[in-house]
Amino acid sequence: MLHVADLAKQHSRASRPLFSALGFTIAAGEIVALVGESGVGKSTLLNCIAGLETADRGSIAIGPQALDIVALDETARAALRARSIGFVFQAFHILPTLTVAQNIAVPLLLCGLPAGEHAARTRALLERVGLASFGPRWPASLSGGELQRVAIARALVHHPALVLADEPTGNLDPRTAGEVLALLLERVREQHTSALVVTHSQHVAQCCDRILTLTPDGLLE
Ligand SMILES: Nc1ncnc2c1ncn2[C@@H]1O[C@H](COP(=O)(O)OP(=O)(O)OP(=O)(O)O)[C@@H](O)[C@H]1O
Repeated sequence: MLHVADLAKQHSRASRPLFSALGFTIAAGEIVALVGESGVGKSTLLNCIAGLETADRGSIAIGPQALDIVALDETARAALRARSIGFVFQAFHILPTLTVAQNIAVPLLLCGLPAGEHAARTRALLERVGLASFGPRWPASLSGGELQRVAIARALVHHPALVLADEPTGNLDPRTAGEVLALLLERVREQHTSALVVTHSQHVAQCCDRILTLTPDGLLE
């Protein structure tokens, strides 16, 4: 679950707020697209939800315990992010010096799951994204579509309450993009996770359960 209320943000040298009094809720298992013109503040909103940027006002409650990431200190914010959020980025962000399996296990390390459970969890997610035999391989030997499947596995391996995806298919050819999007939506629904997907693609937006449009005047449903 994600519940955003009365959220405001202005960058330090900007002449006006990017947004003020934003509010919306994403239920568990619901996938919401966030669209809007370039520069309107979508990535900033995503960063505020992830606790990577601080909002000026408002609250962002995440997960079944509805912990407000705005109100937490840096350490607690990092812990909530590690435990409750999975990320999928356009540029994959897969670490080249770790194997595929080690990349997928990173969130398990960060949220402190006992090491003995990492291999089974990682194997299960690799199977769910159709890459069962890919664990020992190096990222450099994978295609863009395969790398984004790895990113999806990594985003979900710790069973987060929320997945944040920023242009998850932006770097892929249309056919691969369709396959990767379908996989992301299937896996998110299967785990009953909430998801917010930033996209410029009408097609991606229409595959989600709901579309939020960020405008300079606020959010439109
Ligand atoms: N740290 C910062 N300091 C000052 N201004 C910033 C900062 N980060 C972003 N901005 C500005 O805030 C505005 C919103 O940026 P943001 O990246 O959130 O937009 P966006 O909607 O995600 O755009 P795009 O669709 O092009 O990725 C832009 O004008 C950007 O230049």
